[in-house]
Amino acid sequence: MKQLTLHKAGKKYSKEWIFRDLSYTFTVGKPVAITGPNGAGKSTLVKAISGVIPLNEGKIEYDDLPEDVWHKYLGISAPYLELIEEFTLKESVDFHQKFRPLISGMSTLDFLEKLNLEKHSNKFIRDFSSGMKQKLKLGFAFFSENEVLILDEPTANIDHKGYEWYMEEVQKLLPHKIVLISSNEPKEYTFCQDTLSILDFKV
Ligand SMILES: Nc1ncnc2c1ncn2[C@@H]1O[C@H](COP(=O)(O)OP(=O)(O)OP(=O)(O)O)[C@@H](O)[C@H]1O
Repeated sequence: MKQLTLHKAGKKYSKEWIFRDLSYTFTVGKPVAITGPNGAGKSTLVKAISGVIPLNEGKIEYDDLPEDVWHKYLGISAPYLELIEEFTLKESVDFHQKFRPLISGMSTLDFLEKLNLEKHSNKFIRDFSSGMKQKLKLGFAFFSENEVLILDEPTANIDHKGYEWYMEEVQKLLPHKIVLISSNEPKEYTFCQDTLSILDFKV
């Protein structure tokens, strides 16, 4: 997939437009930071781009792919995506692979080692710290087959070592994917030369 395009996109809740008349093209190799203060509409925009919520105006195009296959191209890490608390880590990774394969040649053990979580493979997700959960969400997005990476608040809850891991891994993927980072924390998108500020698309 080469391009993801918004044409005059608009989303409102009751009478309030969260964004309107938003036209933008995201391309492979040009990561974009979606910025704006708390409540501006960053998550609303990435949910619309992910096909999770509908637009009120305009349209979104993933090359010329039909909407019902978009999800196959997406890797998403976001605060509102829940992990299954009743699974152990290993069960979680096995379950994930039933609908989304890990990148070619990566085994479950390789995945756990890549996240430095192999010691915790039999621990229940409900007993994970918030930083461990965040790392697992990022890992699923980074190391699964996908072409569009949407990262909403990617380094929330993770420590300095986790941040360095994030920066190293995400930058390896930039040349190959369409990458969107929704954030109000500049250090998590230092590699983005382009910024889409939601406040520019208020009515
Ligand atoms: N389901 C909903 N129904 C009504 N209003 C909503 C809904 N979801 C979000 N909103 C409103 O849309 C606006 C944008 O919220 P959103 O979560 O997209 O902001 P954000 O920029 O991601 O904020 P933050 O930086 O705090 O995560 C807020 O005013 C929020 O209350």
